[in-house]
Amino acid sequence: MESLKFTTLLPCKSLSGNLVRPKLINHHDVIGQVGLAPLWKKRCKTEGLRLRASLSSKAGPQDGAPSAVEDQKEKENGVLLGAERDSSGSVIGFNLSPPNGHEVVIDTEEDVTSDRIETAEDVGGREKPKAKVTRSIVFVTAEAAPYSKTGGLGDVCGSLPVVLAGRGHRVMVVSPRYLTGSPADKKFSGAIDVGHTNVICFGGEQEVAFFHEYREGVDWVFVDHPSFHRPGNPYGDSFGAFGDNQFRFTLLSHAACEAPLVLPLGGYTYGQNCLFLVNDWHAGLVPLLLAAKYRPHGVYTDARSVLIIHNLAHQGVESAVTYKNLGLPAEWYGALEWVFPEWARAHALDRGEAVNILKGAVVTTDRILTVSEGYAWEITTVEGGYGLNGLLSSRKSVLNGITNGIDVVEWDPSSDKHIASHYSANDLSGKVECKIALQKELGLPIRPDCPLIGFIGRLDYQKGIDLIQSGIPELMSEDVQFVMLGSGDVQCQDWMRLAEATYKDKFRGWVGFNVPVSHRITAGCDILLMPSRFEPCGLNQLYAMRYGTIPVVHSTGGLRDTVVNFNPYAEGGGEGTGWTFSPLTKESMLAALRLAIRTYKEYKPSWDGLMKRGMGKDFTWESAAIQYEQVFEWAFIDPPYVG
Ligand SMILES: Nc1ncnc2c1ncn2[C@@H]1O[C@H](COP(=O)(O)OP(=O)(O)O[C@H]2O[C@H](CO)[C@@H](O)[C@H](O)[C@H]2O)[C@@H](O)[C@H]1O
Repeated sequence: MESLKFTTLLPCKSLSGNLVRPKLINHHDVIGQVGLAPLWKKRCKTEGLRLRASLSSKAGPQDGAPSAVEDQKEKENGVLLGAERDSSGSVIGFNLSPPNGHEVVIDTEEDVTSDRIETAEDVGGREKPKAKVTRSIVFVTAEAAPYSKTGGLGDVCGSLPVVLAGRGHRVMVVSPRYLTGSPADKKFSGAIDVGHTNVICFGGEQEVAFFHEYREGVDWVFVDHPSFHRPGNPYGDSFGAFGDNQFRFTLLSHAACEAPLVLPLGGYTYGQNCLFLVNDWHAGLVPLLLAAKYRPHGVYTDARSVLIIHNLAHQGVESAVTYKNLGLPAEWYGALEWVFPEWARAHALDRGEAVNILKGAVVTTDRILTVSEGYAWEITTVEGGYGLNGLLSSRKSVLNGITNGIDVVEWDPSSDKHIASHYSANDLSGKVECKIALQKELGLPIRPDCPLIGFIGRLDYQKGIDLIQSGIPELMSEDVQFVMLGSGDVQCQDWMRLAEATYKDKFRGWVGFNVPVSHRITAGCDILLMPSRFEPCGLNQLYAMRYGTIPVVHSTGGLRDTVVNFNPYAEGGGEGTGWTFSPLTKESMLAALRLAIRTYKEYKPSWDGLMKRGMGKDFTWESAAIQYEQVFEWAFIDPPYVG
């Protein structure tokens, strides 16, 4: 394959993303070939789209050594400082809290693939609203439900593509083909091998294969490589985050850039004039590759990218020496350059130099979206910006927030196959049956009148688990029951087991990741507690409202945007859909919970009003999709980022 040789002017970016100086580069060997499309097409023609049973065993580097700063922890001003690794294994430099501990293996015993109902038929004769302008859209994501999911990213990338396809767009979702050796692998059984290609990174050619399934109007494309085949969740296992996550997600980004050029899905490639939706840091190399690898060669000159930030706390930060592995020209180092503050460095000689993939994406993407308006503002502040606030502020003109929708087919109390009894806003009688069934399942005393409070989510710092822990002794002195479903921090899991033993008749902790149980808790509880420290959008409060379960949430990010605080004195018998509390303290959380408990017990008409208002809200993706389309149009009005 011919290696391209050229000389061009490329810019260099400062930490803030501003242009520093143009550099003369000569990178004939740096990025290798661009656009494997012609060769691929030739291959498809001559060989047909053959199914391949085996893959090249060119695996990437094995678990890399942790950066020198990782182990450094020092006490300063009473705060535990030190570089932390996020759940995907990258260093988070600006988080002053202690590390979260280990990841746990996802435990999805029950099949979630079959949960999916084909909606195309559901809408049957009804006319579906279509987009005014339709595009070729390529989602790039580490998770897409039901194939892979550890949280809200999987939900969004499993449902928004279907809605956009329904509106007339051509939609491809590119994510890894995770095989864990568990029954969950059968989720990928509908995807067939449609060929393979080589991408250049980590010191050579890496062979990846593409698997494809066309479902619900969407081309689901799975990138296959041995590094995606191992037990655990997409980011780690019970021993912690995988050490080669930078390699695995570099592969994903490179492969995703090739997919629209090389895969003749349904007979035609998506081509160059497409729109990449880049989800979180795992896909963050995509806008960099467009700008640094493809556009200088006249490829993807009309494509655009939109970076969607689901969680700014995870940025894909690794030691600076890893830059050479990313498959980018040396001259683009400045776009990813990241320097830790002195306090976060390991020793006097440590210069704190790192590469930050999300930062590079923020610099080079055409537009930036977050998953709520509140969070779009928060990430431009020192408190919520995780060190990127300055850069994000400088890109405010292309930064928007759109509140997530939910999959209203999967999450529908009138048809949910996981719950004991169906119900709706018009007939709520099934809800108490769900509660009784949940109490039975959990071995709690069966008490339909006792307020049942639930929590569902990752057991980590973001979700405010520490607040629950400190509030539980007081809460357990009330006449309530409490159930927690979660996985993550090992100490939290142990604490849940201990709390269950201590409050036998009142508390249940379900350790693990279990989608059907999450549905049953959402339906069976009266109150859903979300004391999140920050919450870009949050989906559980939306699911809760749809199921007549009243959210009690910290007033932050998307929680503040979506939950309206209850006002019993408003005309017409009250208004609001839940309780929002602030500041984030045990006292204000307990005060909000006590208000909710009292309202549940003593003011049934108010409670019914809260339930019905929540259930009547429109959380469908349709309205969000229209806003997304507006952002797509803005992305195409401006010229693409070329550096
Ligand atoms: N143990 C368990 N068993 C079964 N299901 C479990 C579970 N733990 C969590 N889940 C499920 O995972 C999803 C969590 O979604 P969230 O949006 O609340 O948070 P997350 O932080 O993962 O997402 C990030 O991305 C999303 C999407 O943009 C943002 O809404 C959010 O604020 C941001 O932090 C929900 O579907 C929930 O039911």
